[in-house]
Amino acid sequence: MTIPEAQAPLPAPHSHSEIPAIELRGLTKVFGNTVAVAGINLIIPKGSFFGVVGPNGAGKTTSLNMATGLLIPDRGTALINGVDIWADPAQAKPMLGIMPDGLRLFDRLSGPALVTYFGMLRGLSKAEAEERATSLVNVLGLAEAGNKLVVDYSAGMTKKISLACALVHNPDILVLDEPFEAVDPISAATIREILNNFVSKGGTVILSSHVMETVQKLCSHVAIFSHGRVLAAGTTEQVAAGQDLDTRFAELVGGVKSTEGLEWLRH
Ligand SMILES: Nc1ncnc2c1ncn2[C@@H]1O[C@H](COP(=O)(O)OP(=O)(O)OP(=O)(O)O)[C@@H](O)[C@H]1O
Repeated sequence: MTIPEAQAPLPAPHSHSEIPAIELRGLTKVFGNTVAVAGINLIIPKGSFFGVVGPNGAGKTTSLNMATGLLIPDRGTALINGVDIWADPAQAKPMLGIMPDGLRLFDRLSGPALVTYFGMLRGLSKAEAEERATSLVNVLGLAEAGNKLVVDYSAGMTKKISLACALVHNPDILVLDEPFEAVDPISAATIREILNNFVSKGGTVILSSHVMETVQKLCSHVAIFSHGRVLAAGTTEQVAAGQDLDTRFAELVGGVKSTEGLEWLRH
């Protein structure tokens, strides 16, 4: 399997010369015969609320995992505030708060104990980590779960406790893989508010989502992935090009598949 050449650089979605929160250069990953990520270039400006969208299997999770130091790229670099995460993980990783897809948590702990543990791993004192864990658990509506072990949490509760773990050390940049998946509408509104506040105070949020409406409402910037490539990236307004993001997405990646062949599926 030959590794594809890097895509031509996309125009930077920001006009000033500030170091981006995240910059991906020629990032590539091949699994067997599958080119999961085909040499992407992407700039995530500081202070942006950046949505990553694309069909199933487009390479979003693989790209985010390589960008955050979870999966070794075959080629290319990922810079976090200008620091190469694979060359200098000790400097780059503390700047990130990550909520990866299918994160394996130490799930034999209660929610508050897990968040406290993450805080201490990132250098907080026990007292400070506990205090922050308590406020995160309260705000995210997990206080009622008390000392229930995370292994016994529902899917939505697990998402929320992972988000608390990502936030506890007050990172510069949050990278969240489908943060709203399985989350109830009230909790989703709380998460939106937390993320909007985070961005309004100068933080950067990158999230992947399948819900175009959410991305269009929340995100200042967006990148559309398909078949391991970035088809479009820029401000949400630029990418949507005067249409609904949903319509633009279908235009770029292809429309709804015909259901021909499923005529037998009826009562
Ligand atoms: N560990 C792996 N081993 C083999 N193939 C993999 C592995 N991880 C991902 N892939 C493949 O790489 C491609 C990109 O997968 P990825 O999970 O990055 O897509 P995605 O855009 O996040 O999809 P989804 O929206 O369904 O979560 C897919 O074809 C997937 O089957």
